[in-house]
Amino acid sequence: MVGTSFKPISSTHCSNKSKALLFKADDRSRSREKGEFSQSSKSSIGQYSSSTITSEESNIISSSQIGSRPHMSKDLRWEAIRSIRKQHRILSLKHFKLLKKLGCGDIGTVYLAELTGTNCLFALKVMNNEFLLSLKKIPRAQTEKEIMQMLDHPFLPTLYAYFATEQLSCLVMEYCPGGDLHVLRQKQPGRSFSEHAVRFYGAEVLLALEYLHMFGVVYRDLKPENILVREDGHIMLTDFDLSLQSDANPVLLKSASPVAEPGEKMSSSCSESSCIEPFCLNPSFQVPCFTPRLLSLASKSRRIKSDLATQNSPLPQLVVEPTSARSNSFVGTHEYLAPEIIKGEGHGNAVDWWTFGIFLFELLYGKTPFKGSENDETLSNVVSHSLRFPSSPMVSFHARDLIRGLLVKGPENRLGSAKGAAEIKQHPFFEGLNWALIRCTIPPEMPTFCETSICVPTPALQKKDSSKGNELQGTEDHMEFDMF
Ligand SMILES: Nc1ncnc2c1ncn2[C@@H]1O[C@H](COP(=O)(O)OP(=O)(O)OP(=O)(O)O)[C@@H](O)[C@H]1O
Repeated sequence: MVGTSFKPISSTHCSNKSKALLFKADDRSRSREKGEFSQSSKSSIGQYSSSTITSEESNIISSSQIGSRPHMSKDLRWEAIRSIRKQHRILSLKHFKLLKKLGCGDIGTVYLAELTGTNCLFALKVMNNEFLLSLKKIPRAQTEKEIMQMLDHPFLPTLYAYFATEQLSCLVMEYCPGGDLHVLRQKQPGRSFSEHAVRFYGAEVLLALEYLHMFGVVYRDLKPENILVREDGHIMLTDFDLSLQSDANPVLLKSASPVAEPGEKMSSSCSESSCIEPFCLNPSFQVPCFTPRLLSLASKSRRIKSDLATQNSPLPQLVVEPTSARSNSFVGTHEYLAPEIIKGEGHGNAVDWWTFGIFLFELLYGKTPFKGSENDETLSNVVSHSLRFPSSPMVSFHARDLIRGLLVKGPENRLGSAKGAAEIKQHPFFEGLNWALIRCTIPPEMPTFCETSICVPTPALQKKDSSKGNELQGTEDHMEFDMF
């Protein structure tokens, strides 16, 4: 490994130019330009604190939060982190050995890192506070951290820890070794996926988006580059710094009992009999798999559930997703931007259904539908060009019909905008798909390149000799990394 020392990550290490070079060099990702210009006095990334991230607020995700991640509760990485914390009181950068630079984003650099002496691998996102502050990117970093702290879903990353010093802020995340869907698409014959594969990846992404929406999060940056492939071939949706956190309330569409009226605001649920999502009120399908931390909603939900259990009436129909969330910010990636974002009309969660349409189109055809020769042309095409499907490859009617429904220019008429993901799940393209068990189905492809071993912490979690190899050197106040 080439060992070029550099000081804590600075703007020069993350400039667009160096980023582009970096991506070109390792061919891991494509650099698509992003827009992020606030068009209103309101923040582009929703609610956040503008305060600097300091060591005071730093710490690892608390054990109570750990306990609320049922799907990862057997994960040895938690134990490894807990053990280091027990020994050293706090977890910090010096406990990690940086093995490889995975990439550099707008707000930080991500490394493959081993928790020293544990064989446990993590993706470590390191952000320079001064750089964030000078480019007004602290809100983005804050949003990403806040959203990641809430997540407990098989298709979303686990945040194991967060810590910060005066100079650096670090997210310790689940590492995903299989590359991203953009790179994987390039390897397909004709550079496009089969419909079978698109159905699989599309369904997993849809579940991840639905889950985010239930937390009031509008993702806003869907593209193949942000979908990583896990060791087992299932997906992980990453990158939440452009997301919008909203406080929109769930809405009751259809009453289950004479008491509740249509349009009445109440706690969340959905009407799908096979729904495995949080707050699902169907007593026979309640799967305690995901437990979002919206406790007041959860307890209300439990109350309603028991009320329902005593009735033998049809289930209520609720929309738990923030269909009323609004933002006026110009965020996203040009080819993926929804018309309402480009026109600055204000947008809500329907932008995720637009991007979902572009995403399915790109996976199936190997290109996006409105791309122009310049970014401006792309934007103008999105707003004014009608959707056209290439004649090859051959794509089924159902797939095209779904994309057509998603790529409706007016968000109010777009598939998903009224009832959220449930509407999209019911489309014939997904017919016969077992949503509840998709995480157990065999993925269309297993990653060929797999660097990880299963995380097995050594019994004593001993610290290795840091004088060898490409270890992270120094104390936290003066950190140097090896550049690859
Ligand atoms: N958990 C992870 N496992 C493996 N690779 C990851 C992980 N998280 C990020 N990466 C990789 O690290 C690189 C940088 O990621 P990062 O999220 O910082 O930037 P980005 O995707 O370019 O987005 P943005 O600029 O909006 O932050 C990307 O190439 C990404 O694929």
